Amino acid sequence: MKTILETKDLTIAFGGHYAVNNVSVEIPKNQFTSVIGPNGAGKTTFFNLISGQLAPTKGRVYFKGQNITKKSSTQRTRLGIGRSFQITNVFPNVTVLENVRLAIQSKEKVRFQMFRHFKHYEKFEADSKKLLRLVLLEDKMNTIAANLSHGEKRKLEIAMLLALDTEVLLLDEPTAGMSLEEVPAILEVIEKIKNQGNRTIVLIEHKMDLVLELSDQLMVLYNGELLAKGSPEEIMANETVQSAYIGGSTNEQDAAEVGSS
Ligand SMILES: Nc1ncnc2c1ncn2[C@@H]1O[C@H](COP(=O)(O)OP(=O)(O)OP(=O)(O)O)[C@@H](O)[C@H]1O
Repeated sequence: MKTILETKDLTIAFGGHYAVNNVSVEIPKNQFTSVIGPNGAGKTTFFNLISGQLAPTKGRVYFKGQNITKKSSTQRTRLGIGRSFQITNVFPNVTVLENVRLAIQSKEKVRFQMFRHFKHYEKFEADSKKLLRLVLLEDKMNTIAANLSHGEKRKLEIAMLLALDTEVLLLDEPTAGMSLEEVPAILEVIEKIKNQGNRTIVLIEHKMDLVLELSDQLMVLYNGELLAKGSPEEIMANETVQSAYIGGSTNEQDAAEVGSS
């Protein structure tokens, strides 16, 4: 299987604390990889190192074989690595449709004059509607973004990320802050994107049971280190992983969540 993203000995220390420590992984192209681990395991820091928000103390990041360790986050987005929070700049006072259209426009780098051309406008609008259908937000396209529920805002965020048309989607806990009723809809959206088969999805999730079925592979971080990597079956059968989550976790919620699906 072709590797699209790779980390080698990726390490970052804050003071004396290693938040990510010697993590070497290969992320296969067009596959669904979940990064799981208890609170404070280093998941978000790992994402920050891949997307360029943080520079590593040691180690490298490769995209399609190219060493991108020194590239800025903007350069990485242009290369094809999109991260959900980079576009949380949802404009609250315009409609859902307008938000997606503006995101498409920013990708196309269309100048104002060109944008005024009706044919362009129509194409952007049609593409925006297609994305809103994919994220199950079509019925809210004329709603002012500020009036969306939290779950709907996360869907809009995903639509805007898709509008950038990046090959890799880094999704940082897309279910965070959602009510229980909102979770299935966002998972359905993510599954639909996965089933299109043309994107590499890397998703951080704290609750292992939410992503087991969706994932082609899982990587487990614990105390900044890569504890295990493998298929959902391999991870479920891995005793070290189970004890890290259940036995070793200081967070009672973690223990309750594992296997609760
Ligand atoms: N900028 C920073 N300065 C100092 N320490 C940091 C910084 N960012 C993260 N850390 C520490 O690094 C460790 C890993 O944090 P990180 O947020 O990556 O974990 P996580 O697995 O994403 O946790 P959660 O599931 O709670 O979001 C934690 O101990 C955290 O306190």
